[in-house]
Amino acid sequence: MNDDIELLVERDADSLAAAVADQLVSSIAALQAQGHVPSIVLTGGTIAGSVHRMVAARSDDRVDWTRVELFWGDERFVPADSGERNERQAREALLDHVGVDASRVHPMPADDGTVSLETAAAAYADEVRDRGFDIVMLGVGPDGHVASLFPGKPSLTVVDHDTIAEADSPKPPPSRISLTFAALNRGREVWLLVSGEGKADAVASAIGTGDVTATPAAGVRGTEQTLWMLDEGAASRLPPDMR
Ligand SMILES: O=C1O[C@H](COP(=O)(O)O)[C@@H](O)[C@H](O)[C@H]1O
Repeated sequence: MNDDIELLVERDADSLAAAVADQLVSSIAALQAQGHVPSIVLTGGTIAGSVHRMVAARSDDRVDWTRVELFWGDERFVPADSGERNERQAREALLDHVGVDASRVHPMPADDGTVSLETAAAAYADEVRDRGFDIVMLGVGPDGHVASLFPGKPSLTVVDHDTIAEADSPKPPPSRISLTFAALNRGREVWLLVSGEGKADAVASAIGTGDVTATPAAGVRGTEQTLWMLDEGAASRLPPDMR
Protein backbone atom coordinates (compact mmCIF):
# COMPACT_ATOMS: atom_id res chain seq x y z
CA MET A 1 0.00 0.00 0.00
CA ASN A 2 1.13 3.54 -0.71
CA ASP A 3 1.71 5.57 2.41
CA ASP A 4 2.50 8.87 0.71
CA ILE A 5 -1.06 9.58 -0.35
CA GLU A 6 -4.00 11.16 1.44
CA LEU A 7 -7.63 10.16 1.19
CA LEU A 8 -10.84 12.13 1.50
CA VAL A 9 -14.06 10.14 1.24
CA GLU A 10 -17.41 11.87 0.77
CA ARG A 11 -20.87 10.27 0.85
CA ASP A 12 -21.81 10.57 -2.84
CA ALA A 13 -20.88 12.24 -6.12
CA ASP A 14 -22.61 15.52 -5.26
CA SER A 15 -20.93 15.84 -1.86
CA LEU A 16 -17.62 14.94 -3.49
CA ALA A 17 -18.00 17.62 -6.18
CA ALA A 18 -18.99 20.15 -3.52
CA ALA A 19 -15.94 19.29 -1.40
CA VAL A 20 -13.60 19.61 -4.39
CA ALA A 21 -15.20 22.91 -5.42
CA ASP A 22 -14.87 24.32 -1.88
CA GLN A 23 -11.24 23.24 -1.65
CA LEU A 24 -10.38 24.63 -5.09
CA VAL A 25 -11.94 28.04 -4.38
CA SER A 26 -10.25 28.33 -0.99
CA SER A 27 -6.85 27.16 -2.30
CA ILE A 28 -6.93 29.64 -5.19
CA ALA A 29 -8.04 32.44 -2.85
CA ALA A 30 -5.25 31.62 -0.37
CA LEU A 31 -2.58 31.59 -3.10
CA GLN A 32 -3.82 34.89 -4.51
CA ALA A 33 -3.83 36.42 -1.04
CA GLN A 34 -0.08 35.65 -0.97
CA GLY A 35 0.36 37.57 -4.25
CA HIS A 36 0.72 34.41 -6.31
CA VAL A 37 -0.96 33.72 -9.67
CA PRO A 38 -2.19 30.14 -9.21
CA SER A 39 -1.52 27.64 -11.95
CA ILE A 40 -4.27 25.01 -12.20
CA VAL A 41 -4.51 21.92 -14.42
CA LEU A 42 -8.11 21.05 -15.29
CA THR A 43 -9.46 17.63 -16.15
CA GLY A 44 -12.40 16.39 -18.16
CA GLY A 45 -14.87 13.67 -17.28
CA THR A 46 -18.02 13.15 -15.30
CA ILE A 47 -17.05 14.38 -11.86
CA ALA A 48 -15.14 17.30 -13.38
CA GLY A 49 -18.35 18.53 -15.00
CA SER A 50 -20.06 18.71 -11.59
CA VAL A 51 -17.00 20.31 -10.00
CA HIS A 52 -16.87 23.01 -12.68
CA ARG A 53 -20.54 23.87 -12.22
CA MET A 54 -20.16 24.04 -8.44
CA VAL A 55 -17.02 26.18 -8.64
CA ALA A 56 -18.88 28.62 -10.90
CA ALA A 57 -21.74 28.74 -8.40
CA ARG A 58 -19.32 29.42 -5.51
CA SER A 59 -17.24 32.04 -7.26
CA ASP A 60 -17.52 35.36 -5.51
CA ASP A 61 -14.96 38.07 -4.78
CA ARG A 62 -12.68 35.61 -2.94
CA VAL A 63 -11.19 34.56 -6.31
CA ASP A 64 -9.95 36.85 -9.07
CA TRP A 65 -10.27 34.55 -12.07
CA THR A 66 -8.34 36.99 -14.26
CA ARG A 67 -5.29 36.02 -12.18
CA VAL A 68 -5.40 32.24 -12.63
CA GLU A 69 -3.35 30.30 -15.21
CA LEU A 70 -5.40 27.39 -16.56
CA PHE A 71 -4.07 24.29 -18.32
CA TRP A 72 -5.49 20.87 -19.19
CA GLY A 73 -4.12 17.44 -18.30
CA ASP A 74 -5.44 15.90 -21.49
CA GLU A 75 -7.61 16.67 -24.46
CA ARG A 76 -9.42 14.98 -27.28
CA PHE A 77 -7.88 15.94 -30.65
CA VAL A 78 -11.15 16.80 -32.37
CA PRO A 79 -12.50 20.06 -33.84
CA ALA A 80 -12.71 22.97 -31.38
CA ASP A 81 -16.51 23.03 -31.40
CA SER A 82 -16.86 19.31 -30.69
CA GLY A 83 -18.86 18.35 -27.61
CA GLU A 84 -16.07 15.84 -26.87
CA ARG A 85 -13.56 18.57 -26.03
CA ASN A 86 -12.59 18.78 -22.37
CA GLU A 87 -11.93 22.47 -23.05
CA ARG A 88 -15.50 23.04 -24.20
CA GLN A 89 -16.87 21.25 -21.15
CA ALA A 90 -14.81 23.49 -18.84
CA ARG A 91 -15.65 26.68 -20.73
CA GLU A 92 -19.40 26.03 -20.73
CA ALA A 93 -19.62 24.99 -17.08
CA LEU A 94 -17.04 27.31 -15.54
CA LEU A 95 -14.78 29.59 -17.56
CA ASP A 96 -17.58 31.37 -19.45
CA HIS A 97 -19.15 32.31 -16.11
CA VAL A 98 -16.28 33.64 -14.04
CA GLY A 99 -14.44 36.19 -16.20
CA VAL A 100 -11.05 34.62 -16.97
CA ASP A 101 -8.18 36.40 -18.75
CA ALA A 102 -8.02 34.71 -22.17
CA SER A 103 -4.23 35.07 -22.25
CA ARG A 104 -3.99 32.92 -19.12
CA VAL A 105 -6.16 30.09 -20.54
CA HIS A 106 -4.01 27.45 -22.21
CA PRO A 107 -6.16 24.85 -24.00
CA MET A 108 -4.53 21.98 -25.81
CA PRO A 109 -4.74 22.33 -29.62
CA ALA A 110 -7.89 21.25 -31.41
CA ASP A 111 -7.90 19.43 -34.74
CA ASP A 112 -8.39 22.19 -37.33
CA GLY A 113 -7.11 20.00 -40.17
CA THR A 114 -3.81 21.89 -40.54
CA VAL A 115 -1.47 20.11 -38.10
CA SER A 116 -0.88 16.51 -37.18
CA LEU A 117 -1.64 15.07 -33.76
CA GLU A 118 2.10 14.77 -33.10
CA THR A 119 2.78 18.41 -34.02
CA ALA A 120 -0.11 19.55 -31.83
CA ALA A 121 1.21 17.53 -28.87
CA ALA A 122 4.67 19.02 -29.36
CA ALA A 123 3.20 22.54 -29.44
CA TYR A 124 1.60 21.97 -26.03
CA ALA A 125 4.88 20.67 -24.67
CA ASP A 126 6.32 24.09 -25.58
CA GLU A 127 3.44 25.72 -23.73
CA VAL A 128 4.09 23.87 -20.46
CA ARG A 129 7.89 23.60 -20.65
CA ASP A 130 9.53 24.24 -17.25
CA ARG A 131 6.20 25.08 -15.67
CA GLY A 132 5.16 23.88 -12.27
CA PHE A 133 1.52 23.70 -11.30
CA ASP A 134 -0.10 24.51 -7.98
CA ILE A 135 -2.97 22.05 -8.36
CA VAL A 136 -3.38 19.24 -10.88
CA MET A 137 -6.89 17.78 -10.96
CA LEU A 138 -7.34 14.39 -12.61
CA GLY A 139 -10.29 12.13 -13.22
CA VAL A 140 -9.71 8.38 -13.27
CA GLY A 141 -11.38 5.96 -15.70
CA PRO A 142 -12.83 2.57 -14.72
CA ASP A 143 -9.75 1.04 -16.40
CA GLY A 144 -7.47 3.13 -14.18
CA HIS A 145 -6.47 5.60 -16.90
CA VAL A 146 -5.56 9.08 -15.88
CA ALA A 147 -5.44 12.09 -18.24
CA SER A 148 -5.04 10.17 -21.55
CA LEU A 149 -2.46 7.71 -20.18
CA PHE A 150 -4.04 4.29 -20.69
CA PRO A 151 -3.12 0.85 -19.29
CA GLY A 152 -0.31 -0.93 -21.09
CA LYS A 153 0.53 1.97 -23.43
CA PRO A 154 4.09 3.10 -24.29
CA SER A 155 3.08 6.61 -23.14
CA LEU A 156 3.35 5.39 -19.54
CA THR A 157 7.12 5.16 -19.77
CA VAL A 158 7.79 8.51 -21.46
CA VAL A 159 10.07 10.50 -19.16
CA ASP A 160 11.78 12.93 -21.56
CA HIS A 161 8.71 14.71 -22.95
CA ASP A 162 5.94 16.69 -21.26
CA THR A 163 3.24 15.54 -23.68
CA ILE A 164 2.35 12.49 -25.72
CA ALA A 165 0.22 12.01 -28.82
CA GLU A 166 -2.17 9.07 -28.30
CA ALA A 167 -3.49 7.96 -31.69
CA ASP A 168 -5.28 4.82 -30.54
CA SER A 169 -7.08 5.52 -27.30
CA PRO A 170 -9.16 2.55 -26.12
CA LYS A 171 -11.77 5.07 -25.03
CA PRO A 172 -13.24 7.17 -27.85
CA PRO A 173 -12.35 9.48 -29.41
CA PRO A 174 -9.13 7.74 -30.44
CA SER A 175 -6.90 10.80 -31.00
CA ARG A 176 -5.78 12.54 -27.84
CA ILE A 177 -3.05 14.68 -26.35
CA SER A 178 -1.95 14.11 -22.78
CA LEU A 179 0.53 15.47 -20.30
CA THR A 180 2.97 12.76 -19.26
CA PHE A 181 3.80 11.74 -15.70
CA ALA A 182 6.89 13.96 -16.04
CA ALA A 183 4.66 17.02 -16.43
CA LEU A 184 1.74 15.98 -14.19
CA ASN A 185 4.12 15.21 -11.36
CA ARG A 186 5.38 18.79 -11.36
CA GLY A 187 2.11 19.63 -9.62
CA ARG A 188 2.59 20.68 -5.98
CA GLU A 189 -0.78 19.14 -5.24
CA VAL A 190 -2.28 16.34 -7.32
CA TRP A 191 -5.97 15.68 -6.69
CA LEU A 192 -7.50 12.48 -8.07
CA LEU A 193 -11.27 12.87 -8.28
CA VAL A 194 -13.22 9.63 -8.47
CA SER A 195 -16.88 8.79 -8.02
CA GLY A 196 -18.93 5.65 -8.37
CA GLU A 197 -18.62 1.97 -7.60
CA GLY A 198 -17.69 1.28 -11.24
CA LYS A 199 -14.30 2.78 -10.45
CA ALA A 200 -13.78 1.04 -7.10
CA ASP A 201 -11.49 -1.65 -8.56
CA ALA A 202 -9.34 0.97 -10.29
CA VAL A 203 -9.01 2.94 -7.05
CA ALA A 204 -8.16 -0.16 -5.01
CA SER A 205 -5.60 -1.25 -7.58
CA ALA A 206 -3.95 2.18 -7.92
CA ILE A 207 -3.71 2.73 -4.18
CA GLY A 208 -3.14 -0.86 -3.18
CA THR A 209 -0.75 -2.19 -5.81
CA GLY A 210 0.95 0.85 -7.29
CA ASP A 211 1.13 -1.02 -10.62
CA VAL A 212 1.35 1.84 -13.12
CA THR A 213 1.19 -0.37 -16.22
CA ALA A 214 -2.10 -1.93 -15.13
CA THR A 215 -3.49 1.17 -13.42
CA PRO A 216 -1.89 4.38 -14.68
CA ALA A 217 -3.47 6.47 -11.91
CA ALA A 218 -0.94 4.85 -9.57
CA GLY A 219 1.81 6.87 -11.28
CA VAL A 220 0.83 10.39 -10.31
CA ARG A 221 2.35 12.13 -7.31
CA GLY A 222 2.30 15.74 -6.25
CA THR A 223 5.57 17.23 -5.03
CA GLU A 224 3.81 18.21 -1.77
CA GLN A 225 0.53 16.32 -1.72
CA THR A 226 -1.25 13.48 -3.52
CA LEU A 227 -4.89 13.56 -2.52
CA TRP A 228 -7.44 11.00 -3.61
CA MET A 229 -10.92 12.54 -3.31
CA LEU A 230 -13.51 9.78 -3.50
CA ASP A 231 -17.13 9.07 -2.85
CA GLU A 232 -18.17 6.00 -0.89
CA GLY A 233 -18.80 3.99 -4.07
CA ALA A 234 -15.30 4.63 -5.42
CA ALA A 235 -13.79 3.87 -2.00
CA SER A 236 -15.82 0.70 -1.49
CA ARG A 237 -13.05 -1.77 -2.34
CA LEU A 238 -10.33 -0.16 -0.29
CA PRO A 239 -9.35 -2.00 2.88
CA PRO A 240 -11.84 -1.02 5.64
CA ASP A 241 -9.18 0.73 7.71
CA MET A 242 -8.50 3.13 4.83
CA ARG A 243 -12.10 4.19 4.12
O1 LIG B 1 -11.48 10.46 -21.35
C1 LIG B 1 -11.31 10.94 -20.26
O2 LIG B 1 -11.66 10.24 -19.15
C2 LIG B 1 -11.26 10.59 -17.84
C3 LIG B 1 -12.31 10.08 -16.85
O3 LIG B 1 -13.61 10.39 -17.32
P1 LIG B 1 -14.94 9.89 -16.60
O4 LIG B 1 -16.07 10.32 -17.46
O5 LIG B 1 -14.85 8.40 -16.43
O6 LIG B 1 -14.99 10.59 -15.28
C4 LIG B 1 -11.00 12.07 -17.72
O7 LIG B 1 -10.41 12.36 -16.51
C5 LIG B 1 -10.11 12.55 -18.87
O8 LIG B 1 -9.78 13.92 -18.71
C6 LIG B 1 -10.87 12.34 -20.11
O9 LIG B 1 -10.23 12.83 -21.28
